[in-house]
Amino acid sequence: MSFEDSLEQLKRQFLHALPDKKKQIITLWISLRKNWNAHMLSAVYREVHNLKGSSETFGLSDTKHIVDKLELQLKGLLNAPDPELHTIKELDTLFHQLLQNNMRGQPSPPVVEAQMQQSPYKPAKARHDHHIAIIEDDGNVGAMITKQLREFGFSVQHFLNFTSFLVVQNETPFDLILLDLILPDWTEEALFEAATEFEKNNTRVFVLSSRGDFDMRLLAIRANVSEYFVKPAETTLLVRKIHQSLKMSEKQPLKVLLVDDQQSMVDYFSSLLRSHGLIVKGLSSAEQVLPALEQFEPDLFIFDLYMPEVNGLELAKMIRQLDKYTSSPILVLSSDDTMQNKVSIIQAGSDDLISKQTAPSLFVAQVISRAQRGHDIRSSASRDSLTGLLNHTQILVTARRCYNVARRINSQVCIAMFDLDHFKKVNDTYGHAGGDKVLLAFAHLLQQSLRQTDFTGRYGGEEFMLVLPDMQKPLAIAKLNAIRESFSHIVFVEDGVEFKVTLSGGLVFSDECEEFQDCLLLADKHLYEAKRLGRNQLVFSPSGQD
Ligand SMILES: Nc1nc2c(ncn2[C@@H]2O[C@H](COP(=O)(O)OP(=O)(O)OP(=O)(O)O)[C@@H](O)[C@H]2O)c(=O)[nH]1
Repeated sequence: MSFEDSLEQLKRQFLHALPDKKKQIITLWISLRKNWNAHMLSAVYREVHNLKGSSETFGLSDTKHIVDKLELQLKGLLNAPDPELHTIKELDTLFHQLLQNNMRGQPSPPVVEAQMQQSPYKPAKARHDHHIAIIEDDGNVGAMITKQLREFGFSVQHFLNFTSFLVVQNETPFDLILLDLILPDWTEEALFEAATEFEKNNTRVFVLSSRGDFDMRLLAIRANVSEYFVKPAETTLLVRKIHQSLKMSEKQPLKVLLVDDQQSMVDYFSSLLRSHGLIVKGLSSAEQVLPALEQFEPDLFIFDLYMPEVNGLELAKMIRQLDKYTSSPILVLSSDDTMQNKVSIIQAGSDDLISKQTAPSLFVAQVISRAQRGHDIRSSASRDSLTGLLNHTQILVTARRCYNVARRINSQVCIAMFDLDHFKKVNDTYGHAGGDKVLLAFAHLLQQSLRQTDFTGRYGGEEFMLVLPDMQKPLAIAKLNAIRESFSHIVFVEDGVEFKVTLSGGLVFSDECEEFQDCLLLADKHLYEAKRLGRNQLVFSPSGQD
């Protein structure tokens, strides 16, 4: 169902329930008139306030007009012990108008804007689905780069001229092009023009040039190319840039937890955000928030300001007290977005107040930018700064969680400990920076080679932990062995000197150990054995070959 359809459906449901809702509020008002008390007054006020929010959201301008006045009058009474008679009469008139307005009040058309159709989050491609073209007329150079990039798990095709590349590109566009600027069949100017078009159409262009002068670089900047390399391009740097560039277009879907005591509002805002690719957990009771956090880790919280059992600010403070969410962005949703209210909400520790009347596109833009920030903060706290892989704590937590799930549902998870061989010698010979480059290259190789459902972490200096859930033993062994093999073929260059590095690994499968801790010990034991047997190999229990 499209977003407009589901919005229409929500609106129809709301309009269907509206007459009863109004009668319910008026019944409450009549009871209050008979027995004036603060508790009943605040209940009437809350119902009117909620109706105001919904009528704004669904564009019921007539209803909103009356409810605005009602809310203002009732608000003025909240702190007054006894209302004046003329105030009661004015309220009677307004409630009467509200009832009369039942059938007349036709909704104004929903605000659905063109850009609401477009989700900024394209579904992420599987890593090996990224296709890279190299257009390089020097056969040896092209073949060498192709070979190196394939070692990192990229799908690469080499073309000796631009025309043959275009034939393939027109059929199945590449995600990224490495473009030599001196080609036999096209001029530099024409190539830059083509590069501009590719970049416009979301195909990244990296220039490979023998010239690194200002004029040439300026032409490249004006053609909007993503990166510029002077030949010979260093493979590890090239890989890092490719990885960064391709990752930019496969952002993770952002997760939002939204709480509003009115189910119609939860449905409306959830539907709006979901239509833009966000994952939303909508709750109509504040008490459901803490249990929900056990399963759902949001990048952003959105709380309604006025709710019966707890207000949005109290809920925001509660969330901030949870260690994991201390820095998470929190937005408070309200119909009352006066400057004074905004200031007090920000002072109380929330990030901002967002009006229920905000145009959908602006609402979505605000939510996405804050959720993205929340996502970045949470992910940088859980990642190793050099490699970008999960840090020691996070990979351990993840491995334990996957182990527990596998045991519970009777599936299989493979946990592998990888350690680079003779790494001290690499550092001693090529310097710490040279060693860092190797670590980074290995991290890219892992990210490139594994599924998006696998996990990779930097366990210690040159030690890595891999977690492959739901994968049969022979397949896991073959996959990890292929990574070991590919890594051993990567040629590193430091000060003009070429060298290679190998790795050893210990593998364990969840059905081989009764406790998670036993798995770790066994993986370590296998790793030690791989080193003892001469390195550059993987060791696993004989049953691992089943
Ligand atoms: N460049 C770099 N080196 C690191 C980093 N963290 C740890 N190391 C180095 O990794 C090396 C690990 O050396 P050892 O534990 O002796 O092991 P090894 O030389 O790899 O020998 P084997 O594991 O037995 O094959 C040490 O020299 C550490 O300084 C890092 O972040 N960057």
